[in-house]
Amino acid sequence: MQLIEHLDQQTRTIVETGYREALERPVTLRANALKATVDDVCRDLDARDIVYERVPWYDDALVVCDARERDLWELDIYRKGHIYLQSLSSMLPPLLLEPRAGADILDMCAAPGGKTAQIAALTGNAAHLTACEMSAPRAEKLAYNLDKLDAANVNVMRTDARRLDEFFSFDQILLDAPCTGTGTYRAGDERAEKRMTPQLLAKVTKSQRALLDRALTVLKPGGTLVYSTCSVLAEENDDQVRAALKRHRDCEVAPILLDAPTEMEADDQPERPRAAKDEVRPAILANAGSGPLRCPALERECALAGTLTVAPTRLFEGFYVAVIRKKART
Ligand SMILES: C[S@@+](CC[C@H](N)C(=O)[O-])C[C@H]1O[C@@H](n2cnc3c(N)ncnc32)[C@H](O)[C@@H]1O
Repeated sequence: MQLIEHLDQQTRTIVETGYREALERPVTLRANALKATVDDVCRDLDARDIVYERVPWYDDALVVCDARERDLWELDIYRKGHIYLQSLSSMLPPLLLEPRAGADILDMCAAPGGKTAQIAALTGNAAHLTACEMSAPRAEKLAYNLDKLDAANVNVMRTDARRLDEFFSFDQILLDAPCTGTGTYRAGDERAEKRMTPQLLAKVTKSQRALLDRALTVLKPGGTLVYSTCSVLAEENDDQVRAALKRHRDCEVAPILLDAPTEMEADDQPERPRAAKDEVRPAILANAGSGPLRCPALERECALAGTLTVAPTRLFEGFYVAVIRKKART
């Protein structure tokens, strides 16, 4: 695929291997805690002899081993919104946002709404959510999904988030940006390959830059932004974040840790007060860095420290997540 031709050989091999493995990617789902517990969902799948695996880093996530998407569409638990089909990678940004009850939260590019609904579920509908979507038909789909999944307390705005009034301000923001989608490619998909051109890359990077600027403007001091894409290209990921941090000197990367710190790590900087050390560890996903359902980080020398590029594999789409914090005013 043209857009990955400039990657270094090692990265390209990993990505191309992932594209082939993606042909065997199992369906994954999130139990919608607003309507059912994961145990309810497991009981239902058990009763239908549908085999699944639990995901050690997220209780509500299941990997379905022997059913296709269209098999699940037929189930009552799907029709009633007890489950939402969602890739494992795309469950990471809401988890890393660590949404808080009572917070004002903006989801800037929200349709079809999987992550908005996940944020609502993580807070038990107790956050004040604003979900923006520029495209009218996609905003309709977003509203439909939020209703189906019982996500309440969400103000859907059909608007271009690059033009959000600076009068708004939010404690937490998810910017799941429009992107080339190089992380979601599956080997042999000619239609996708035709779409993923340098022209598309130029268009989305321009939009990502403007969206990031607006996000960091409407983020409150002390607030957190999660920036994500389903691309593995640095131009859409680390390069964007690096450049945004240069334009917004009051913002910094809050490092993502996939494992809870070991005792040794926790004690490795005795001179730093405990609270300050915790402050740069906002996003711990215990068990995500090890075990059979380990989140496969794509390690690259040029990576911006503390950000996460997920390599495409059989289980995971290629994905990128960075957590950015705006420093509190002193
Ligand atoms: C990657 S998708 C978002 C997926 C969504 N977060 C989810 O989990 O279901 C990006 C979405 O952003 C929308 N979009 C693109 N540019 C936008 C803009 N400037 N303002 C608002 N929405 C935008 C697209 O129409 C698309 O629906």
